[in-house]
Amino acid sequence: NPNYEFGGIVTTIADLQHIPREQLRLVKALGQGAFGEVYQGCYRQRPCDTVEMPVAVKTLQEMTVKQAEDDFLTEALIMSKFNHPNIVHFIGVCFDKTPKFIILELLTGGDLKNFLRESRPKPDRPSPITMKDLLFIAIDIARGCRYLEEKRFIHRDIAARNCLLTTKGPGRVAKIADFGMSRDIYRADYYRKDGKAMLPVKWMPPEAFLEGIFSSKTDVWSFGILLWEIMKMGFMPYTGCTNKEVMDLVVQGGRLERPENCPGPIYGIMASCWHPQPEDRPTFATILERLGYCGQDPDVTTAPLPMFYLNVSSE
Ligand SMILES: CN1CCN(c2ccc(C(=O)Nc3n[nH]c4c3C=[N+](C(=O)[C@H](O)c3ccccc3)C4)cc2)CC1
Repeated sequence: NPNYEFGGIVTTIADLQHIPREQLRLVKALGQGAFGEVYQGCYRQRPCDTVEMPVAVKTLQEMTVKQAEDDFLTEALIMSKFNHPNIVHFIGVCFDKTPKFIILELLTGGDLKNFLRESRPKPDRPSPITMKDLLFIAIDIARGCRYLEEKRFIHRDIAARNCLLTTKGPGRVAKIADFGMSRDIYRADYYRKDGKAMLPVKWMPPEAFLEGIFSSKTDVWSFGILLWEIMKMGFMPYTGCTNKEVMDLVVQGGRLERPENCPGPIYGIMASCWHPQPEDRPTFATILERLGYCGQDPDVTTAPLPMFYLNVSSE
C-alpha cells in the first residue's frame, strides 16, 4: 500500500477515516471520474442515526490494475491532509469491499467550466451572473491556491474543469476539487506523463513543459489561465491551437489576449502570472490582494459581461 509524506508526516490507509459500507447509500450518478463513476450519496454518521448527510462518492471500478488502485488511494491520502473552505473536504474511505469508495463533500453546482458556459448571456436571456460574481469565484480559488502554497503543495492542474461550485445560485462557493495530476506525480513511474498527450500544456509555464520544473509558480501560471477562462466564461484557451503550437507560441513570448470586456486590472493580474521567469510571477497572497482591490473598484465590478452570441463559434 502506498504511503504519503506531507509536512514531514507519513500517512497510510490505516490513518484514514474508514466508513462502514452499511452507513452509506448511493442516490444517483453525478458524472464520470477518472477511475469510475462519481455518485451523490447519503452518509449516516452512526448506524442508529436517522439523520443522513449528503455526500459525493467517488468509486474505483471493480476491474482495475493494482496501479489504479494505488492512485485512487493516493488521491484520498492527499485530500485527507487539507482543511480549507475552498478545497473540497475529505470525509473518509470505504475500502473494506469492492467497489472501493472515497467519500467527499458534496457540491451540487457542478464544475466551473460548465457553469461559466451555461451562464453566458444569450439573446433572449441576460446572464444570471455579473462581473462581480466572476471576481468572487476567482477570489475563492485564489484562497484555495494560497492555502496550498502555504502548505508547499504543488497542485499541477489548476483549471476551471477541476473546480466545483457549492451551488449555481447566489452565495455559491468555488472549490478546488481534483488532485489527479498531483496524485500521478506521487506515482513512481512518470512515463504516462512523458506521453505529453496527458499533460495540460495549455495551463503550463515554459519551465514545466520544457524542463519538467514544477513549483508553486507553476500553479500561479495556471491560475492566470484559469482567470482567463473565467473572464472568457469557459472558452478553451488558445482556441484551435495544438499543444505543440501553444508551446512554440509561449516560448517565443506569445500570450493570451485580454478578453473583450475584461477590466484592465484583472488582465494585469493574469498577465503578471505569465512572466517567463517563475520568480517574477506573484505569490497567491499578492494575487489575492490585487483581486481584493478589483472587488472594491466599481469600474471593475460594474463592467458588462462579454457577448458571445454575436459570433457563431461554439467555443
Ligand atoms: C445541471 N447541472 C448538471 C451538473 N450537476 C452536477 C455535476 C457534477 C457534480 C459533482 O460531481 N459534484 C461533486 N461534489 N463533490 C465532488 C463532486 C465531484 N468530485 C470529484 O472528485 C470529481 O472527480 C470531480 C472533480 C472536479 C470536477 C468535476 C468532478 C467530488 C454535481 C452537480 C449540477 C446540475
